[in-house]
Amino acid sequence: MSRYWPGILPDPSVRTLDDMRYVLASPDAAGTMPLYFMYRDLALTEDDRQWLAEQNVRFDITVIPPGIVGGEYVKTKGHYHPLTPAGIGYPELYQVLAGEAHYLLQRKDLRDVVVVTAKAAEFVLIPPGYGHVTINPGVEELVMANLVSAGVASEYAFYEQMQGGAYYEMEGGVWVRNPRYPAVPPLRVIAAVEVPELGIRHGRGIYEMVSQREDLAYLNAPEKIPDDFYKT
Ligand SMILES: O=P(O)(O)OC[C@H]1O[C@](O)(CO)[C@@H](O)[C@@H]1O
Repeated sequence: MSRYWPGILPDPSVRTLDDMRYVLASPDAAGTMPLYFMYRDLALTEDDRQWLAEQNVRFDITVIPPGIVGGEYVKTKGHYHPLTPAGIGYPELYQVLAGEAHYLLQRKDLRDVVVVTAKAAEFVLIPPGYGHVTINPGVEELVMANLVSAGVASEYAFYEQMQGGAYYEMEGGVWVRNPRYPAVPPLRVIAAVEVPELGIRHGRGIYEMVSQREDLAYLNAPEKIPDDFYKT
């Protein structure tokens, strides 16, 4: 991890197989095996920490080792974000630091389900109103960082009730529709897109946005986000 984070690392929060039982394609997979690791609320300096607190923004790094669980690639549990006072879902900004990622995004009303593929140095903005699951479809460790409103409490209930997201990515890259969902649109698969208006350009470092004190207001005020950046 020191390759990706030169600062102090707290103990990670760990998701085990048991934590994931209600979101897996094969719910009988069970056990205490750790699946992924979340290093939350990181800052390189005390000044950065204070600035992040003033912006009401949190910086995390998540490590998802490669693997298959019950025929499915290892993935995060999946959650939605609550609404801001203006009634818009909180967004989130991810950057892949190493490995490759598939971000399975689904609108709360299920009118859109999209997979955004991203490789190292690419950014993925989780749009307001979309839940997200991150899948490691590769053979290498996936390391990713995120910036998100510090006020966001992740909402897991829908994913748990539905036994995961609208689709499962099975070994070999096969997408299988989750039969517990009502009719959902066909899966769109798109490559990670930049959002230059927000300073989101592939190749630059996500933590620069903190150290250079960039405008992250859109993470708490998503009405500032252009609303067509994922349109096909
Ligand atoms: O809470 P889940 O669904 O396990 O997802 C974990 C991810 O969500 C975050 O909490 C941020 O939304 C990250 O720390 C981590 O990448």
